[in-house]
Amino acid sequence: MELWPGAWTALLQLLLLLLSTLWFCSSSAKYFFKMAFYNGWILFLAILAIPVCAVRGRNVENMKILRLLLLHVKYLYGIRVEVRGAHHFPPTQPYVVVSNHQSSLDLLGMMEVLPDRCVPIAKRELLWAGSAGLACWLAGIIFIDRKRTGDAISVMSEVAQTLLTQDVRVWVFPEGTRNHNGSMLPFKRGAFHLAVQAQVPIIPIVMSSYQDFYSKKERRFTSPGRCQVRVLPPVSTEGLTPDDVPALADSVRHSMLTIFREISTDGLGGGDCLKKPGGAGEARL
Ligand SMILES: CCCCCCCCCCCCCC(=O)SCCNC(=O)CCNC(=O)[C@H](O)C(C)(C)COP(=O)(O)OP(=O)(O)OC[C@H]1O[C@@H](n2cnc3c(N)ncnc32)[C@H](O)[C@@H]1OP(=O)(O)O
Ligand SMILES: CCCCCCCC/C=C\CCCCCCCC(=O)OC[C@@H](O)COP(=O)(O)O
Repeated sequence: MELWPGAWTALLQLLLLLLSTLWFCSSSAKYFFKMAFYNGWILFLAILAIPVCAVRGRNVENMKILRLLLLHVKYLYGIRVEVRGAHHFPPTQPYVVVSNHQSSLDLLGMMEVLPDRCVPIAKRELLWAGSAGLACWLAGIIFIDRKRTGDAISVMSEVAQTLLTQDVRVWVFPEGTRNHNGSMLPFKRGAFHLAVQAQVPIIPIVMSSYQDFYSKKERRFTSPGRCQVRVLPPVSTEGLTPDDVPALADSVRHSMLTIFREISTDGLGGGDCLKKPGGAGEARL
């Protein structure tokens, strides 16, 4: 079909106008675009990471490379991540980190505080996420099959041995799945069994609610955003036995929920220290 000169340019301009109108009018369009870019960018970063990580093979030291590659992502989204309590990380020994899990955006807060030789425990499905899966495997991320409780538990028991023999730390999301509802799901007990078996401390980490700038349910993702990542004091498991696990899990969840409500600015739980300019939340301790 013959078009008059300049028709293609006009069509292109019209398309751009339509797209930009959609962009400005629809916050859902922004949400989808931002999330698609987030996943796409991670897949791209993983492509960069793979050859560098492959030199060492599957090795927890590769986690440093993933961390370095991901640290800038918060700037792309205008998210300010404030870390408090990082001095609570024991300097040398192994431990189990437990943290709340709201969204895949947790990766940003996680990378901000991730200690050396610390690997997350992830669902097996992540292995099949293309380049990201391979990068995770090369970085020593531990995969569990959530559909096979017995297998997941035996992987956790092996991890307990690895913690001690290879001086590594693990990061577990004890809710076991992402939780978008602005609170915390009941905790699964794997992380606590693991810490008790290895007799290592638990380091609870709380990331404040994203509701101010991000909501999957409302398809909303605005800038700027703020998130506080609070590292709580270590909880000792010395002398505890498997019988103590339920009480241990409950008490850790209780203290995390209290802090979550305190530091979240979404109106659900206070967060006054973050709201006041120059308040305690401004400081990076
Ligand atoms: C640049 C590229 C970058 C790419 C990105 C990089 C970063 C990627 C970051 C990725 C981040 C990804 C993040 C993610 O992917 S999050 C999703 C995956 N993570 C998890 O699910 C971790 C949390 N889950 C658990 O801890 C569960 O308990 C497990 C999975 C272990 C079992 O769950 P399941 O639902 O099947 O069973 P259950 O919990 O009802 O337990 C059944 C019973 O067994 C008991 N029990 C449990 N454990 C042990 C044990 N060790 N020894 C002895 N007993 C144990 C337990 O107390 C219970 O008994 P009782 O208490 O009822 O009597
Ligand atoms: C050739 C195959 C291409 C596959 C493309 C897959 C697209 C995925 C793109 C990028 C991967 C980003 C990795 C981000 C990791 C975020 C970790 C995360 O949040 O996992 C969720 C898990 O905690 C709980 O899962 P559920 O809430 O139970 O569900």
